[in-house]
This record gives sequence, C-alpha cells and structure tokens, in this order.
Amino acid sequence: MKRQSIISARGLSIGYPKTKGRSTSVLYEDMSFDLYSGELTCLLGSNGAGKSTLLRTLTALQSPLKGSVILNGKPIIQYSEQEVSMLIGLVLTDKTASGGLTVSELVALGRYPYTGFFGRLSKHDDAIINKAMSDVCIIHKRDEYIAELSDGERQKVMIAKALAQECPIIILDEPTAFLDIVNRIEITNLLHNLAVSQNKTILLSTHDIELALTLSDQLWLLSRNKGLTCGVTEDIIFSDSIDQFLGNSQISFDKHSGSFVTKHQAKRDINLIAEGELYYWAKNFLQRNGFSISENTDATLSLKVISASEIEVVKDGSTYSTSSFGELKILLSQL
Ligand SMILES: Nc1ncnc2c1ncn2[C@@H]1O[C@H](COP(=O)(O)OP(=O)(O)OP(=O)(O)O)[C@@H](O)[C@H]1O
Repeated sequence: MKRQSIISARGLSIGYPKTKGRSTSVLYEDMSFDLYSGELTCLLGSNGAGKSTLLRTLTALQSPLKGSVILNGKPIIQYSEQEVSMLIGLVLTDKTASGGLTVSELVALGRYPYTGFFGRLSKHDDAIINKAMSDVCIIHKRDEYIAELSDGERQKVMIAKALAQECPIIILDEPTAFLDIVNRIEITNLLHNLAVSQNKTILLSTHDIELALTLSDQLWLLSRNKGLTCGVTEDIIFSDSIDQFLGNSQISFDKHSGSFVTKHQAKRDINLIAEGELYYWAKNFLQRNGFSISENTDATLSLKVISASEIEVVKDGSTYSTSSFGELKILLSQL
C-alpha cells in the first residue's frame, strides 16, 4: 500500500547562509524524508544536531540552502504565509511568550488565519476554541493568565492554539522540555492520540528517547556524522541505528530495556539465575557494581535471585544467603 506523504523533501540542504562575518554553514546536504498523516513522528538528535534548524526549514521560517520542502505536492515557498498557517501549526517552546493573555485569548489566536487579526470571532470560532481547550484538558483554566500557569499547562495551551488553527499538520519543537515525567507522558500520549483520532500529521523534536520509542510511529534520527535516517520505530530499533546515532563511548542503547545504559568496566564474570523483573534489576545491580553477566553455568561465581529478599551467592561450591541488595553488595565485596 502506497501512502501519500504530506510533507516531503528530496536532495534538501539545510543550514545558514553566508553573512558579513561568516561563511555559509551547511548542516546537512541531500536530505530526503516523508511525513505521513495519522502518525506521530519523533525527531531525535543530540544537542546541536540541527533539529530546530530542520523544523524551521520545514515550516518555511527559514529557507533551505538547496532544494525545497514539498507541502501537499507543491513547494512550500509557493504558498502565502496565511496558506501555510492554515496547513501547519507550529508550537515553539518559549516560556516567556504571551504571559499577559488568558488561556482562551491565546488559544483564540489560533483562529486569526481565518478571521484576520482584527476579525471578530464567530460562534463557530468559539466552538472550535472550546473544543481545542477540552481536547488538551485545559478548559478549566480558560480565564487564567498564561503567566500564572505551570510549564505543563502552558504547553497544553500552546498545543490547543495549534488545534484551534485546525491545521492537518502540527510541528512542535521540544514540547516536553521543562516538564515532569507525568506531564511528559500526558502530552506525548495526547499528541499520539490526536494523530490517530484526527488523522493529523504530527512531528516533534525531543530528547525524551524512551517516550519517543514507546509512542512514536516513525522515528527520525539526526546526527552531524551520519545525517538523517527515518523509519518505523521498531525497524529503527532493530537496525541498531539508535546506538549508532545517539550512543557514544560512555553509553549504549540496550534493546532489551529500551533505554540507554552506561558502559561499565566489567571486572568479574558472574552467572545470574533470575526471572522477569528480578532478572532485569539484578542485572542492573551487577553491571553497576563491575560484574559481567556470563551465560556459563560453571562460572566460579553465581547469583540466584529467588525474590528481592531471598538472594543466594554460590562461590567455589559454597552458598551464601542474603536478604537484600544492600547485604548482597557487602557480601560480593568480601568474596
Ligand atoms: N542563526 C544561526 N546562525 C548560524 N548557526 C546557527 C544559528 N542557529 C543555530 N545555529 C547552529 O546550527 C547548529 C544546530 O542548531 P540547532 O538549534 O538546530 O540544534 P538542535 O538539534 O535543535 O539543538 P538542541 O537539542 O540543543 O536544541 C548548531 O551548531 C548551532 O550553533
């Protein structure tokens, strides 16, 4: 089945043009990508990889150095500013913006591509604004000032504004920056639900790798050495690209846990017998304490975790029992 891409590019170069005191700075050359509707796509890359530059180029805030971004089959530069704002809702992370407006006033700004800046809001506009605030669960704060909201609430308001804009595409630059874990999950989940239930095309940049792996349909990985690679999340995971694009000499991506782990200098081999969550956390404990997990059941050192309070160590045929990981740490340092 061939899907229709909403935003695409072939042979795109992005970066910053020559200025008086500086030569052209090319970040990426010959980029190719497609964004599809009904999907959440997460853009991952280290600090300075060029995520914001790519998002600005995609939304026509910045010109490409070469090539063009194609929006619904037509180069984006052929659209007027108003036409682009009816198609793409852009959410930037700016903590200081619009503090003097109330929640509903800020969300209402999303209607201006339709009404004009001095245009009056119709009943239809009011209904859309209310629905947008309900969709992101912020309607109970509709009369409060933006300056008095928490970061998570403000982020929801910015998303509601993009929803009120009724754009088929929403692009967000680090929408979960500054948020706690609950709000990070809530916002990312909300965006995924919007993509699926309202068939929107949603692209966001994030450093929240674990959340992106759980909720995004497509991943875009960006690295100055390796360029851009795109694919369905699980295809990207099994291609080992996450490690290649985001890992380094200190950390590597662990496919089993779906998270990054520190590369420890292992000094001793140990055989581990445990199941499920006990295996996961015992392995975590051992690796952090300088052990390498060995598959060899004849290893001189072996650990059996029956429960979190029943842990046995076997060394050279002798068995030692402990009732916590705290005790185990002391025991292992003595054996
Ligand atoms: N206006 C500018 N002129 C020249 N170079 C710039 C400009 N803005 C950003 N850059 C450079 O482009 C590179 C990419 O910056 P960008 O902000 O796109 O990265 P990022 O991946 O979004 O980073 P972060 O995760 O830290 O937000 C950086 O080396 C940066 O210094």
